[in-house]
Amino acid sequence: MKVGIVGAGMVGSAAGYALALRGGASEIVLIDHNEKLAIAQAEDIAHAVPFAHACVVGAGGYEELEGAGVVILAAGVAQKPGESRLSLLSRNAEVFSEVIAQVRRNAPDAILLIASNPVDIMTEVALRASGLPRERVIGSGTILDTARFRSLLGTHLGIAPQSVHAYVLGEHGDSEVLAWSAARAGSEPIARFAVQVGAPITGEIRERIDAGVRRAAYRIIEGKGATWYGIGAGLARIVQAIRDDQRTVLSVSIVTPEVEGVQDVALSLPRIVGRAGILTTLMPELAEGEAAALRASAELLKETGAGLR
Ligand SMILES: NC(=O)C1=CN([C@@H]2O[C@H](COP(=O)(O)OP(=O)(O)OC[C@H]3O[C@@H](n4cnc5c(N)ncnc54)[C@H](O)[C@@H]3O)[C@@H](O)[C@H]2O)C=CC1
Ligand SMILES: CC(=O)C(=O)O
Repeated sequence: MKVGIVGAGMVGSAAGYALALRGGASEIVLIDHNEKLAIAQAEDIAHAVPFAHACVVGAGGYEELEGAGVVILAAGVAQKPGESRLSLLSRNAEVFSEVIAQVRRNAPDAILLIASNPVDIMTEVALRASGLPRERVIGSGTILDTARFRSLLGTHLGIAPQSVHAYVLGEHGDSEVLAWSAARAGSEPIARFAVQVGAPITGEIRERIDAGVRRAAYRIIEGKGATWYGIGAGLARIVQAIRDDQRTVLSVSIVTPEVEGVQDVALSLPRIVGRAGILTTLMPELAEGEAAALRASAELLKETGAGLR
């Protein structure tokens, strides 16, 4: 499958690199208004292909998107140290007003995969600008936060993160909700598993893991200016679920008819991802406090998005 990537900065190039290493695309096209950057990133990624899977990597104009099955949108500005994701909204909405029209003209059948922040509201912006059905405009949402949650839980429990089944819901941002009550390790509820391996989840551990997930972007941006490896791998994972019709359950964002009483809001829930995009949305059973936090997250996103309507 041909995959287009608009925005060849840190996130777009990391997604291209991860796709090349995973064998997630037969062709990758990078587009950026900085053409020299797109060409250089494509050339660099192409040099990894002989160590990975067959894939043609190139750069070009929007016309090169013809035939793409998925187009990743990673164009726009990123957070500076201390800045929140929501503060990027007006600048990136302006970028999308230009980019989406070009993508739709040249790749009318492509699923749009949104990475630019604030990713939930950018997903709503992309849905409105594209006129596509909601299941074909997918935000990476909390795929990255969920990976961070599984990784920290796995480290605490001394097991592989692949054996931890836990989701972060709601906004990809400060109001996100770690669904502790639905978390499992193996097939055991997480608290029971933790006791059995001698690593109980105390209030202090919970707070440390919550901050480790919720504040990860701020910490990494403080240290190296941006985040890219985690999200690059997450975007490649979503593309593969679509390309191979895997029907994988991933926490991603689409405009959702109703969440905790809030209508038509883009946020993350566990969703089944396959060739047609989002096939089904799952509503996990949540503890009372988690459901209230999810409602607050949905309300925040709804209000913030309303400023653009
Ligand atoms: N969804 C997630 O989990 C994550 C999202 N992000 C977001 O991804 C976005 C990109 O971040 P980075 O790659 O670090 O930024 P970057 O600054 O390295 O790359 C952005 C690229 O977009 C290009 N661009 C800007 N306007 C454009 C336009 N109109 N048309 C074509 N290209 C255009 C720029 O030339 C630049 O190369 C940011 O909004 C960032 O906040 C970053 C990390 C994780
Ligand atoms: C920057 C960002 O959204 C993240 O790393 O979570």
